[in-house]
Amino acid sequence: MSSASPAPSESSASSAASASSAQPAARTAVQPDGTGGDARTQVRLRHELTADPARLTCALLLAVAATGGTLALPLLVRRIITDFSAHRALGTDVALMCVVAVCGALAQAVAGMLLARIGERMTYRLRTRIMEHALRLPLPVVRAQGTGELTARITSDALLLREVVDVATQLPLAGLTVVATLFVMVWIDWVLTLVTVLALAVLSVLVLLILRRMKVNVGAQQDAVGRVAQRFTASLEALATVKAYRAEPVAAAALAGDADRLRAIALQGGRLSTLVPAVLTLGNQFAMISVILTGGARLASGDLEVAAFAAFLLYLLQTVPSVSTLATGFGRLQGGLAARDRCNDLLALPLEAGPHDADRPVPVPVPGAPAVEFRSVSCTHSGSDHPALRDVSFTTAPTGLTAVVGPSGAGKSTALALIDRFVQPDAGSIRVLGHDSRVWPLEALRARIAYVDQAFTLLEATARENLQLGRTRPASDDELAAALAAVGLTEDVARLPYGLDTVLGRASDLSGGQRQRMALARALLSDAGIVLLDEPTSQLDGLNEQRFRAVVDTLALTRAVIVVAHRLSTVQHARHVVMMSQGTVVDAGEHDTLLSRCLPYRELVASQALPVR
Ligand SMILES: Nc1ncnc2c1ncn2[C@@H]1O[C@H](COP(=O)(O)OP(=O)(O)OP(=O)(O)O)[C@@H](O)[C@H]1O
Repeated sequence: MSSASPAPSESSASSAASASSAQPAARTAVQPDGTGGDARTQVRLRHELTADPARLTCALLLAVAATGGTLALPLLVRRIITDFSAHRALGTDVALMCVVAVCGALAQAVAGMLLARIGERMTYRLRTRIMEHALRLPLPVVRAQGTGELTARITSDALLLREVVDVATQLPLAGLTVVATLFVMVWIDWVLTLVTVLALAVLSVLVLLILRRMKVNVGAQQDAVGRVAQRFTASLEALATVKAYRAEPVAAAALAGDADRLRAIALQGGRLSTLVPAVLTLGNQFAMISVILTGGARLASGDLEVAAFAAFLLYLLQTVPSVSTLATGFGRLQGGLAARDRCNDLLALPLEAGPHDADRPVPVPVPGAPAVEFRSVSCTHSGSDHPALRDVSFTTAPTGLTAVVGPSGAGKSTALALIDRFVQPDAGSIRVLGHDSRVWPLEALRARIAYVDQAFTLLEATARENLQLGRTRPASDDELAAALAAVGLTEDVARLPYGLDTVLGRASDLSGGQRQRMALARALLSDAGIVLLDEPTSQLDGLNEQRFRAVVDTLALTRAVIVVAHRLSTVQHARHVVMMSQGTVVDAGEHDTLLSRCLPYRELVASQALPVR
C-alpha cells in the first residue's frame, strides 16, 4: 500500500499533516489534531476584571468616596462630643453628618450597581467562551469529559467566578479602610493602636491558615458537583431504559452515593467557613477587651481624653466589618480561584482544529479522483486496548453507492468517523477528493460531507432549521417540500403544531423512523458531494425502506454515497460493496462478485435469507 504522506504537490499544509502522521502511533488515534491550551484562551482574572476600565474606575472611585464618608463619621462624632461639652451649637455638625451619611450610602449603591454589571458581563463572556470551546473539542474528548461535568463549568463554576468581581473590589477597599482607620487611630492614640494591631495580627494568621484549606476544599466540592451533574445527566438521557428495567432505585442509589460524597466534602467546607467568623469574633473581642483595659488605665492616668477614647472605640468598631470583609472575601476569592482553575483545565483542552486551520488553503478536488480512499488505515479508540481498524484500504468512486457491510463490531462506524475526522488514524491516511483529509481545513472538509449518524440526531430547533443544517444558502420552501416528499415526511411535518416551524425535541418529538427520514432529508438538502449514512434504515418499515432506496439512488447519481448497513436488502444493488470483519477489509467488489468469491459475504447474505445466487 502507498505511504500515508500526502503527495509533494500538495500545499504547505500537507507538511503539517505529514508531521502529525509521523507522531508515535500509540495514543494518537483519537487525539485532536488541532492545537489548544493557548494562554490567550485561559481565564485571566485581572484581564477579565479590567475589560471595562471606565466602569470599573467609576465603581472604585464611588466605593472610595463611600469609604471616605464612613471614615469621616467618627471624627464628626468626636467633634459633636467636644462641642456638646463646650455647650456650642450642634446644628452644623448634625447637618454635616447627615450629608456625609446620605452621600456615602448613595455612592455605595451606585458602585454596587456598576460592579453587578461588570460581574454579569464577565460571567457572560466566560460562559460563551467555555460553551464555544466545548463545542469545538474533539468528540472523544467531550465523551471522556462527560456532558454533566462540562455543564457544571458554565453553571456552578461560573457563579463562583462571578463572586470574584465583588470580592476583587471589596478586598482593596476593605484593606484601605483598615489601613486608613489605623492611621487615624495612631493619630488619636498610638499605644491603643499598637494593642489593636497585635490582636489583629494573631487573628490574621489564624484566618490565613483556614483559607488555605478552604481553596483545596472548594476545588474538591466543584469536582464533586461535576460528578453528580454528570451521573444525573446520564441517568436522564437513559431514562426510558431506567424506567423499563425498574432501575429507578439503582440509579437513585448511585446518585445518592455521589450526592453523599458531595455532602461530606461540602460539610468540611462548611465547617471551615464557619470557623472564620468565629475566629473573627474572638479576635475582635480580645482586641476590644485589651483596648478597654489599656484605654481605661490611660484615661485614669490622664494620658487620654474621653472624646478621643470614644472616637477610638468607634474606629475600632468600624474596623470589625472591614476585617470581616477581608477574611470572608479571601474565602470567596479561594472559591473563585478554584473555579477559574477548573474552567482553565477545560479551556486548555486542545480544539479539534488548530487556531490557523481555517487560514489554510482549501484544496481543489482532483477531477476523477476517488471520493474517499483509505490507505492502510489503523485506528484505536482512546480508552480501548484493541484496534478498531487494522490496515484498512478501500476506494469509493466519485459518484455512486458504496455499501460497507460486516458483522457488528467490524469497524464500519469507525471508518465513517475517520472520513469526517471525528477520530484520527494511528497509521495510514484517508484521502478525500484526491487530498489527504488532514490537508483540508476542517470546516472545508465537513462542508463536503453530509453525515447521518446512528442516532439520527435532531437539534432542539425547528424542523426547518434541522433540515437546513450545514447548508451554505437557505433552502426555498419548494426545496424543503421536495426533500420531505422524497422521504415520505410531508404529512408528518404538516401534522406538527406549527408545521416546519415547530421546535423538535421535548414536547414535539418525532418517532425513530421519522427522525431517521428527517436526517435523510437533511442529507438530501445538503450541498455536500459525499454522503455518509450510518445504519440509515434500521427503523424504517418496508414502504419507507423502498423510499430510502429511491432517495439513495437519486443521491448516488451525482454524489458519492457511502452506506453502512446491516440490512443487505437495502444495499445489494450497490455498485461497490466493502466487506469488513474484525477491523479489516475482507474483500471488496460488486455484490455478485463477492457472492461468488467471498465466503464471509455469502454467509452474511445467507443469514439474512437473501438469495445467494
Ligand atoms: N467510543 C469508543 N470507545 C472505545 N471503543 C470503541 C468506541 N467505538 C467503537 N469502539 C470499538 O471499536 C470497534 C469497532 O466499532 P464500530 O462501532 O466501528 O463497529 P461497527 O462495525 O460499526 O459495529 P455495529 O455494526 O455494531 O455498529 C468495536 O470493537 C468497538 O467496541
